[in-house]
Amino acid sequence: MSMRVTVKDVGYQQGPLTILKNIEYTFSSGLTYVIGRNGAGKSSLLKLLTTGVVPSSGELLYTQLVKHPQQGTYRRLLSIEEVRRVTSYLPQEFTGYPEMTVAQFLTNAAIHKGIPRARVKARVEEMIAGARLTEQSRRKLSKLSGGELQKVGLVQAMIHYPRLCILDEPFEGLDLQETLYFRQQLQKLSYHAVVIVSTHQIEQIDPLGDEQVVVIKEGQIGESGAVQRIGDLQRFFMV
Ligand SMILES: Nc1ncnc2c1ncn2[C@@H]1O[C@H](COP(=O)(O)OP(=O)(O)OP(=O)(O)O)[C@@H](O)[C@H]1O
Repeated sequence: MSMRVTVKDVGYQQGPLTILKNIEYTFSSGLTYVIGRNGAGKSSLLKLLTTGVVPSSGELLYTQLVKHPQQGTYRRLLSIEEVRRVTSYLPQEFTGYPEMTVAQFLTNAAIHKGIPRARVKARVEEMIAGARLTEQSRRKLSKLSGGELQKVGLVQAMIHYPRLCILDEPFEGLDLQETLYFRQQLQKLSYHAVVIVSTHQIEQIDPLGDEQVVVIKEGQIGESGAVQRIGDLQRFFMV
């Protein structure tokens, strides 16, 4: 069930302020980085993609590839409810439930996100170990360091194999080894999912990777394409 998000001439205003305009792009299976300077509009675009906020103009269409024995293969338009069921989101300021422990929070997330009960414990343990959170698993979220909390946020966004995974600055606060681990996990997830990651840490994007890049500049898409084709990303941050 390959998913696709088509953004059609989307604009987003807050009062008199134009935050995004003429956004036209199709997000397909795979990992797409949304990059741009501070204030360019990355977070706003991600929030629109989560369906959490609605565009001021234009539309976002979410479709899924369906194989039908009689009608053949076609793209079916998903309802908002269907989209939300298969979407996960890591906001820029992730807090979770501060009074829950890491294990409680992730167990709760796994259950709510539809992992079959019998598989919840194993999946939570696997993710905690992979993220190197075993020592912190009985600690409350309110007692974690920024980087530890960020890892919990990342794990909750990936735990149920979402079809659409939207992450706002997910590598913030992580060390190099942790970044590499989560980047690899996101790459694996992206074989079967649309994974969209905003970042200003462009040095963490593999210049030889297969990922796509969308450059946001002053609320518009400046350039987009495969990382290898776009080449030096640093130039988008020069004056
Ligand atoms: N609710 C809002 N009301 C007014 N202005 C807003 C609102 N949300 C965002 N903005 C403004 O819109 C612009 C884009 O913000 P956004 O957070 O999308 O950018 P960003 O690229 O994610 O930036 P950063 O990397 O600093 O988080 C900024 O100038 C911001 O101040």
